[in-house]
Amino acid sequence: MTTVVAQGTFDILHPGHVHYLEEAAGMGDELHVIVARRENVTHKEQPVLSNRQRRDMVAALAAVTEAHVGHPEDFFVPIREIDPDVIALGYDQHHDEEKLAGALEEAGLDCRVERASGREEVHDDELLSTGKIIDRICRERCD
Ligand SMILES: Cc1cc2nc3c(=O)[nH]c(=O)nc-3n(C[C@H](O)[C@H](O)[C@H](O)COP(=O)(O)O)c2cc1C
Ligand SMILES: Nc1ncnc2c1ncn2[C@@H]1O[C@H](COP(=O)(O)OP(=O)(O)OP(=O)(O)O)[C@@H](O)[C@H]1O
Repeated sequence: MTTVVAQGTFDILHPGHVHYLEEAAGMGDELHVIVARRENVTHKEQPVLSNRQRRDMVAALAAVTEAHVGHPEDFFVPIREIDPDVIALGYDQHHDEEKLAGALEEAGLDCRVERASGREEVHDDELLSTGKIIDRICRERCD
């Protein structure tokens, strides 16, 4: 049984998220997703939707075995609980693969790190980013 972990913010789901989670699920038998806590999203605008709502929407996707709200401080707490064989990083995530692999090894966790691919725009007018969806809402629905 190969357990995979994916993680991210997942604020307003779109086909790019589905692509990432389906690819991550294909790396093993079970996919657990750690949803970042709002206060830990510091590299961009904080999510509009609550921790719980984002977790519940991710959990509803067919590729996902279980979704978890992340730990407030120590990112290795959920990792130790889930005990994955693979951590799948998203195509544009800022985490360094080698640094993460080194930190896992130091923590005594036997887990490899993979990088998922990005989804190209397949259909006309696809918005494959939560930020772009919010920008369009602001442009078209707000004064
Ligand atoms: C292995 C790993 C474990 C993580 N665990 C948590 C966690 O427990 N709690 C949390 O708030 N964020 C956690 N994160 C951070 C976020 O999921 C994510 O890296 C970031 O904040 C948002 O990424 P995004 O912009 O791609 O959505 C973890 C990240 C990694 C790589
Ligand atoms: N177009 C895409 N193709 C593949 N993976 C994606 C795509 N968009 C997001 N992801 C992945 O989904 C996970 C969660 O991403 P995140 O919640 O940051 O979405 P986002 O739409 O990129 O957000 P924002 O637009 O606010 O930066 C990350 O691992 C990210 O790499």
